Amino acid sequence: MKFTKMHGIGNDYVYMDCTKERLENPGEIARLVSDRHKGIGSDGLILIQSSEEADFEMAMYNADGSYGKMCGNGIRCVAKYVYDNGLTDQTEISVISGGAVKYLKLTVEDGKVQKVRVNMGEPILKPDEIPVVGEGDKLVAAPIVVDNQVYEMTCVSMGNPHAVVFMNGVDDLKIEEIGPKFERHERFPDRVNTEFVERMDHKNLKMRVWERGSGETMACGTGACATAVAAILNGYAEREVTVHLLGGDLEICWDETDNCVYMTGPAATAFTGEFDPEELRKSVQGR
Ligand SMILES: N[C@@H](CCC[C@H](N)C(=O)O)C(=O)O
Repeated sequence: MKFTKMHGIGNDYVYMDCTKERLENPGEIARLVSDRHKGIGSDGLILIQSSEEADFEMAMYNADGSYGKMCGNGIRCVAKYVYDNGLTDQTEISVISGGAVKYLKLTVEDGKVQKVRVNMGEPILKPDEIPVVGEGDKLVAAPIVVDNQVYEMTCVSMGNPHAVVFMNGVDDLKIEEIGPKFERHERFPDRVNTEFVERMDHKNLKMRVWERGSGETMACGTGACATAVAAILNGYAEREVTVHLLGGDLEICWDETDNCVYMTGPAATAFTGEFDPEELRKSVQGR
C-alpha cells in the first residue's frame, strides 16, 4: 500500500489515495500506521476519496482508529496532495468531509503550494448539536468540574466537538493528565477535543490541544477555529487572530458578513513510502 506522510504545522497524518479503490478497514489501518514506535508514526490516517458532491472526499481517522468528521490541518494537506499529485490542476477546490462540503483556495508560486485558505463553514454553538450536556442556546465560559476543579469552558463544533478553556500558564500545563479527563467527561457523549488557551493580546492566542482519539498533538486546525470563535464570544479577541500552536501559527478569521470561519496555513509533505498491512500488523501487534 502506497502512502504519503504529510503534516500541517506538525499535525501529521498518513495520507492514502483511495480515489480508485476504497480501503476496507480504515480504523484498523489507522491504529497500525499511527504507532510511533512500531508503525509509520502519525496522529492518524487520512483517505482521499472520489465524491459525487464535491471534487474530493476526505475521510479521517484518529490514532485510536476512531472516525473524526473533520480535520482542519488535514484538509489543507489534502488540497496540496491532490494538486501535487496531478489529481487536479485547479487552485480552487471543494472537499467533503463528514457530510459537509468545504471550499479551499491554494496559493501556488513557481508550481509550489505555499498556503491554503479554507472556508471552514459556520461554527455550531447549540449544545445538543456539538454535542455537550448543558442548558441554553450556547455555552460560553460555562463551569465544568474536572478532577475536583472548576474550569470555564466555551463549547464550539467546527464539524467536530471542541471545549475551549482560557487559562494562564499553558506552557506548564500537565495536559497528559487533564486532557483525557475532559475527553471522557460525562458531559461529552461523543468525547471532545479540548483546547487550553492563553490570551496574549486581542490578536494573538497561544493554544495547546488534547485531541479526541490522538492525545496531545502539535496543532489542531478545527481547534484553532473553535478557539478563535470562543475568544470572540468571550470578548477576548478581534475577528482576525493568529493562533500560535506548538507546531506553528494559523491565521483565523470569523467573518461577520457570512458567519463563516476562514483558516489559512501551510501544508507540507515529509516523505512517501509503501507498507505491507500484514507485516505492519505483525510489527505493531506482534502477530
Ligand atoms: N487535528 C485535526 C482534528 C482531528 C479530529 C479530532 N481529533 C476529532 O476526533 O474530532 C484538525 O486539525 O482539525
